[in-house]
Amino acid sequence: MMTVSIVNVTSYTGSELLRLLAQHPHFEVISVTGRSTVGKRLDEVFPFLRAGVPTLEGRHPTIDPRLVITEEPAQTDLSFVCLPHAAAAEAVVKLLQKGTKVVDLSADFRLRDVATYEEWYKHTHPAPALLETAVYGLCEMYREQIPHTSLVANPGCHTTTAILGLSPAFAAGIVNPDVIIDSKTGISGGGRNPGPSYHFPEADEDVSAYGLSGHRHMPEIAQELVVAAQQGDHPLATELRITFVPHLMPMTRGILATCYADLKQDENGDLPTTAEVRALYENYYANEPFVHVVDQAPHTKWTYGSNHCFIYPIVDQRAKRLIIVSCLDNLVKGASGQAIQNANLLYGLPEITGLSSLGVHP
Ligand SMILES: NC(=O)C1=CN([C@@H]2O[C@H](COP(=O)(O)OP(=O)(O)OC[C@H]3O[C@@H](n4cnc5c(N)ncnc54)[C@H](OP(=O)(O)O)[C@@H]3O)[C@@H](O)[C@H]2O)C=CC1
Ligand SMILES: CC(=O)N[C@@H](CCC(=O)OP(=O)(O)O)C(=O)O
Repeated sequence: MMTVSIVNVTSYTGSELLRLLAQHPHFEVISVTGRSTVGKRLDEVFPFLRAGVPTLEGRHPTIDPRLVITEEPAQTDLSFVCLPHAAAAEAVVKLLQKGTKVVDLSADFRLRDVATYEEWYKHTHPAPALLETAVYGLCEMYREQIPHTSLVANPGCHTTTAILGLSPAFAAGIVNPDVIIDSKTGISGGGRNPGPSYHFPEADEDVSAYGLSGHRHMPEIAQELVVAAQQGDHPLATELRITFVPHLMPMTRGILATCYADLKQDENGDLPTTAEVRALYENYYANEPFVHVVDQAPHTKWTYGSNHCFIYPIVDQRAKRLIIVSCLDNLVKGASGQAIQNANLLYGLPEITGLSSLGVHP
């Protein structure tokens, strides 16, 4: 058993970690922190925990619903940090000083270039020296490096969806470095603190685009597509252009990104067929437990509550474009499930440990 703390358990990603870790055989949650909820028991703040956390005979329970929320985390082997950016970095520094391994769910250590971080996040980075040691926690790309770090920068939700969808095409060098990503998100992506646009009467039966003047996930997507192209031995010859537009949808969970990229023609002016591109994608993800290349446009509902991502590539021969539809649950593969996948790698456990749920249907 490894001991675990969840810093800012009262966030959506924190409560999702509780739900998922209740099924985990090796991580025991012994410490949870909050801000306005300090002194309360977990099951007071999250009444769904009043059901208790039943376990099979002989199996140690990994969460005690009566655990009291504290201001600071206790000493543990591992910590999941679920704070907003900037506050997260400060907590991470203290945890690393105590020898705790950290999976940080915020954006603080995802961008490798401090100037890019400060441009997009509009504040001075609280711990720039750690950017060198942090490993970007997209397991499908960095599973060799993750076990050797103490700080995993868990990727963003829109970002994971888009990178998983586009990286096989960039690695194979079949598209030009000019992409449009139309990404739709459920409202839990905005977190637990209500704002006017997330309020039920305004968000229900409504769809809206946001971040049109530039969203902070764009540089994160760009950073990793450049790496995917390099890993596939097709480094980009020109600067990558990305138009990324997120949309708020009247659903609780889910991200669906439709990505459009110009296909390169071969020396005869021909484009790859859909069958060829699908074979390339299937090969790229052949050994991935959580990424599935499918033969029809996927639905976010397929992923609800699970750590799975579904990807559908199709060639638009008329427009000479590759269209890729990619979807996942923002709170699972887009956040807490991916965080557990990373933690499994940190401790040499099979990546799927504790993450075997299928999506909820219907
Ligand atoms: N939601 C999502 O789908 C995803 C979120 N993330 C990232 O994960 C992290 C957590 O996000 P999420 O779960 O949405 O968080 P939430 O917005 O749900 O967190 C809300 C909680 O955070 C507490 N809080 C807010 N600011 C602070 C602060 N400065 N210090 C301490 N506590 C604070 C509030 O406590 P109080 O009650 O005291 O006000 C409240 O309980 C963020 O960095 C986010 O960007 C990443 C991927 C997906
Ligand atoms: C609906 C909504 O507002 N979603 C957030 C993304 C969720 C999130 O917090 O992701 P990161 O940690 O990767 O920034 C947004 O678009 O900014």
